[in-house]
Amino acid sequence: MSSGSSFVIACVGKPSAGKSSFLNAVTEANAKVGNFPFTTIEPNQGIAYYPIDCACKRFNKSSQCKPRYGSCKDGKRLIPVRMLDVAGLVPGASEGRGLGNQFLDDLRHADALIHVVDASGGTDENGKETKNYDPINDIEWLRFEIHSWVYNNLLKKWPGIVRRQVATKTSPITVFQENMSGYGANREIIIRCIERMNKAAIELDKEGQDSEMAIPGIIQKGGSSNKTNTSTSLSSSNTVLTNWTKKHLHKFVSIFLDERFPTVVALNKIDRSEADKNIIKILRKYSGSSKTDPLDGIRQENIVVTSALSECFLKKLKDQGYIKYTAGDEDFESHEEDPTLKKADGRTFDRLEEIRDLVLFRYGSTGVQDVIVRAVRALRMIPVFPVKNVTNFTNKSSSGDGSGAAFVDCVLVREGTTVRQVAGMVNSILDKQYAGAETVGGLQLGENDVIVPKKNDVLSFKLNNSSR
Ligand SMILES: Nc1nc2c(ncn2[C@@H]2O[C@H](COP(=O)(O)OP(=O)(O)OP(=O)(O)O)[C@@H](O)[C@H]2O)c(=O)[nH]1
Repeated sequence: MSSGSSFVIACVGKPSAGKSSFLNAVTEANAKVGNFPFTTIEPNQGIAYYPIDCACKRFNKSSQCKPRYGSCKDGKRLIPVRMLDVAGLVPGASEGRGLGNQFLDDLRHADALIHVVDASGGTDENGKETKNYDPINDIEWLRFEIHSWVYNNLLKKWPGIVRRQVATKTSPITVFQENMSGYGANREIIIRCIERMNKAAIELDKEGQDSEMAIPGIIQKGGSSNKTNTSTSLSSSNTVLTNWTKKHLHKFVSIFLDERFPTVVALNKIDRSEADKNIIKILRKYSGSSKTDPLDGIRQENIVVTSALSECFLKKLKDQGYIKYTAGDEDFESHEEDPTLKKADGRTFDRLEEIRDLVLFRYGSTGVQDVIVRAVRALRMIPVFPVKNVTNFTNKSSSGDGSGAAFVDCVLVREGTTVRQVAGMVNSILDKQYAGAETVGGLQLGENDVIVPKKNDVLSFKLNNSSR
């Protein structure tokens, strides 16, 4: 049975923003094969952990909870997630500058992005040391590069796409699926984009068409007059793509990027005093960004302040036995609080106190774990616990004495996933021989029932021809 997650979170950022430090802070350098469900880990990949409230706590089974992958302590379960380090982001990436093409190509493997930004303003757009650089530039510029990459490719192909669609009357879903699959987009993403685009088109229609925004090579149905009231909503007709202008393409690409690459911004280097004013400015700028307007692509809830370097330091001192500390904590214990810990020398002690004052007391944590949490949430993932026995939560089909390992498996699935879809993700035998499912209390589940946390997220499947 698989366990963990199949998605990838990519870490991006200009040189010297703190990307490597961030990855070191969140990933397990010594993660052993077997601790996570991924068969191969490439050199530019790492494993981070997503913390959840495990179902074991709810059912008083914490002492028996034995995750196949990751770990669980007192109901706090850590689920392995795959991280990807994507290098080569410099201005002009979409035009192939630097490692631009490689960078954009690598993005295809990512499901969500973490954009590490130097919030102290101490590095320019190329990562060179400077003073008073405005980090808002970096946030906007990443969106701009990715947007330009997708938009320019689509614009180039557009006349051909439209001609073919008019000739074949292919549905917009198929058209976009064919043309956006190169960016790793699946059918579900395209359907969500089209639903959102239909709403956006109503607004664009109200503005009327602007001949300057017409796409060369397309003869518009409504003629070439400046203002027409032809509908551009994709629900109205199959051939409506002829009426799309550059404005429509930009809007579609913005929506697409919002769905395809949900992004969390890590405002890094908050331990440096210069970061304060920039953080206030950035939070103010994005405070009004709503869930439905994808134009900026950044939502306030997806901006997190971090100090990757502080987390690396705390992690190292913990490993060396100087402090007690768990990622995400608002404080640590040192020799002064617990004499069984090693006593730090003067310099180390001062550095620890500095981290306490500048980062932990001021911001509540180093922020790095919160970034992982928000990235998984941005992907709208929820945990599901498939067990063989919904009475004792073990993987033994017979009731036995219930003393075995409980809640061995946990998968993260997208909100809206049905019981039947979970069966397909668990393993191929179950997918072929699915014969039903039940949850706690023997409650039978329908195959189209949607997974709801704490309601039917602990479930057992029945198989044809054999029992599970
Ligand atoms: N003060 C402070 N410095 C940091 C922080 N995170 C990283 N740095 C420093 O910033 C510099 C660049 O950090 P890296 O992690 O190497 O940055 P990078 O983005 O991986 O850089 P490239 O490898 O060039 O792409 C190093 O000197 C780090 O020690 C932080 O939270 N606070």
